[in-house]
Amino acid sequence: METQRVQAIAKASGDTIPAEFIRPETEQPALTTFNGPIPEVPVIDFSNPDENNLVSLISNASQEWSFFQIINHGLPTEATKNLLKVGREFFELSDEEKEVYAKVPGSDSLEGYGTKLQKEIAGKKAWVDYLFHFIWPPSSINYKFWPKNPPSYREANEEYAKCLIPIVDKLLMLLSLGLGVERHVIKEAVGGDSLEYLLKINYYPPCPRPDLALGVPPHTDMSAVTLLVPNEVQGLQVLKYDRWIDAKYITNALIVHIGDQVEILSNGKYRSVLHRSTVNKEKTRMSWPVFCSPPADMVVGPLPQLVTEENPAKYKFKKYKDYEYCKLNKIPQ
Ligand SMILES: O=C(O)CCC(=O)C(=O)O
Ligand SMILES: [Fe+2]
Repeated sequence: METQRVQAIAKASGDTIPAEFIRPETEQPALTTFNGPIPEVPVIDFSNPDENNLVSLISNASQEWSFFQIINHGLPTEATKNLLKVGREFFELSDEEKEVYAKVPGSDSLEGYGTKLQKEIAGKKAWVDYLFHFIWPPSSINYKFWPKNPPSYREANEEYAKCLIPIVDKLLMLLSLGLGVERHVIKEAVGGDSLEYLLKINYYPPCPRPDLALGVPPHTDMSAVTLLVPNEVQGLQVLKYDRWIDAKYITNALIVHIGDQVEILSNGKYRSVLHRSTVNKEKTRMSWPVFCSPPADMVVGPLPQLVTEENPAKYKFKKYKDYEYCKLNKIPQ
């Protein structure tokens, strides 16, 4: 039998949700979201012409938060608007039309339309459907997973990928300088121009009990870095000072997550960010993270420049595909 999508479950729900969507109390948003005065997630002006200053802002935010928003990043508003529009239109298609792109059961690839990613504790389910496919470089793209409808889907996604490249390059450059290594070092260590951009579209239908359910449960991204745009419905939270705090929605900002591969390369100086997403009672929330990750066979480990006798390597060297396999199957790294 076909897996039931959350979109269909949401349509059929009255004011309750099936038991498998009710999180344990330690995870329920109503009990665990912090709502008091707390420092705001850093917002960084990416057009700052003072490079040294920008390096220290990015480096501090990466060390203290592992998470920040960038503004004035140069991504054309039109490109983002179109990406969001075609993604939303895809999820508004009939179930049959969407199922054409379903993830191949049992395949190693993340690509395709689906409902479940990581194995979850106690069989709990996440209130989200998603679509995954590569958008860059061209050699990584499998158009089989790119919706043909709406017809402008392909053009909008290609344009967005192209606009994102200089921003990712600049970010990796600033992160390198923040570690005191040369500007090209992190990019090369994650594959250079073979760095892969995997787009995920998260679709969180309205949920009758947003106090009890979660969208994506707590996790760190296994990417090097993730750049995300949400729709206007707030829901992304990060763990800071042991509390879950909301990332405020800022129009036209790009949200940056430090992922596991940068944590490994930096030998722990930058940590990957623990985050989760909540859902909304009336509104559909959507988000478009792009996971920038090394190619499958690339071996990633702490940068030799950062490993000394006083600061020995804290992480193993591992092929990215092996890292991914362990992470998805909850096998200790
Ligand atoms: O929807 C969000 O804002 C976050 C989603 C996320 O963390 C993920 O898909 O990895
Ligand atoms: Fe994530």
